[in-house]
Amino acid sequence: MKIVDVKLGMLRVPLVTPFKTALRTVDAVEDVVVMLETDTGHIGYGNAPATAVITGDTHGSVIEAVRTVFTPLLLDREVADLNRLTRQIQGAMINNTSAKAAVEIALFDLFAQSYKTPLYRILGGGENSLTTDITISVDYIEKMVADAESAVDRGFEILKLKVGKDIGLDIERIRAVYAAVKGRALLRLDANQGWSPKQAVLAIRGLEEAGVLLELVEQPVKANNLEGMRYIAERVRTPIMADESVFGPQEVMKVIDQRAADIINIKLMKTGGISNALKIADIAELHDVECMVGCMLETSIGVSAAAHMAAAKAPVVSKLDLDVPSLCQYDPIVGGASYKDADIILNETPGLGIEKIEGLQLLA
Ligand SMILES: C[C@H](N)C(=O)N[C@@H](CCC(=O)O)C(=O)O
Ligand SMILES: [Mg+2]
Repeated sequence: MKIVDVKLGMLRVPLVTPFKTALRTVDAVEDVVVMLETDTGHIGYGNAPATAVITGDTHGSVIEAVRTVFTPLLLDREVADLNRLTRQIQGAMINNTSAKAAVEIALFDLFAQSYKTPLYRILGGGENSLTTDITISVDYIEKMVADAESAVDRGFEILKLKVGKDIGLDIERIRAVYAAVKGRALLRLDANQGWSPKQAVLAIRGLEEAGVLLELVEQPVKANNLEGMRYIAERVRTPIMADESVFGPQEVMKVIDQRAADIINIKLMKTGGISNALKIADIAELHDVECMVGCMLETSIGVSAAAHMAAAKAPVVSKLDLDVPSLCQYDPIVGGASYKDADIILNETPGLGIEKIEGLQLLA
């Protein structure tokens, strides 16, 4: 199976409610979609969102990278040469992790299709049924409480509260949501780098002393402040998770070495795709460090690729934050994994199992 064409498209899906974090507010998912076509008539799909505040990637940078760097590298190449291809994709340019991820996801999709096997089975197998949390955007307190209650009514048992805008108000937000859903849902927090190390310790200790049980706190301080992450991790009982602080395997080794976090959030858009995500899970497993598999605000192409990878890497991947299909007004991807509130069922069809994409705007 040889790659004979690389096509690009744009896909936009409106959200049910605006997605608000300490870093940005958006009201739709908008991705560059990569399609790798083969001489056998197969298509491998990948996607890349423009999460410039985290990865530095924009739609323009993704399109340019795919066109000028990855397309020449992929054309006329055998899909069966997967490992050599992924090494070349990773080495062809620095950064640009979302573009690399889109291309790698499409390539792994084709690789699994070439064996007529679902992606998670090609990656080593596992359970085809997974459970995700859902994100509650940072907002005024009554809205967060209402969103949390409606998520619990939909069956979500883990809520990821976005905080990091204002520490005083954040504590009120957390206490209010905790009181509203106590005993019905577990809370994890994501400050998206919005706190200082001292603020984080005071806030988390205060919540611990007040009996507010938190599963974990994700990325409390700036991505590059590993000392700050360690400062917090050493002073609180609640586990601290690194998200923006870790992109590839090198950063994971540094975080583990410096004891800067208890848990690692693996996202394909940070790792540059599946090959590095697998390495990170293996490194973490060797060091007895748990992982979560998360996603950016991206379409279910990438979310599904992450879910397949997560299934194959259980139990070191013990947590999921793959909620975007539940945040969207509809899913334009036909075929593939299915999403129903907290439940994700992986496809048993080859690769990612994508049959078609509705509303895709092909780029010339
Ligand atoms: C969508 C997911 N639940 C999430 O919160 N992901 C990121 C932020 C993604 C974005 O801004 O697109 C995270 O920080 O964990
Ligand atoms: Mg995060």
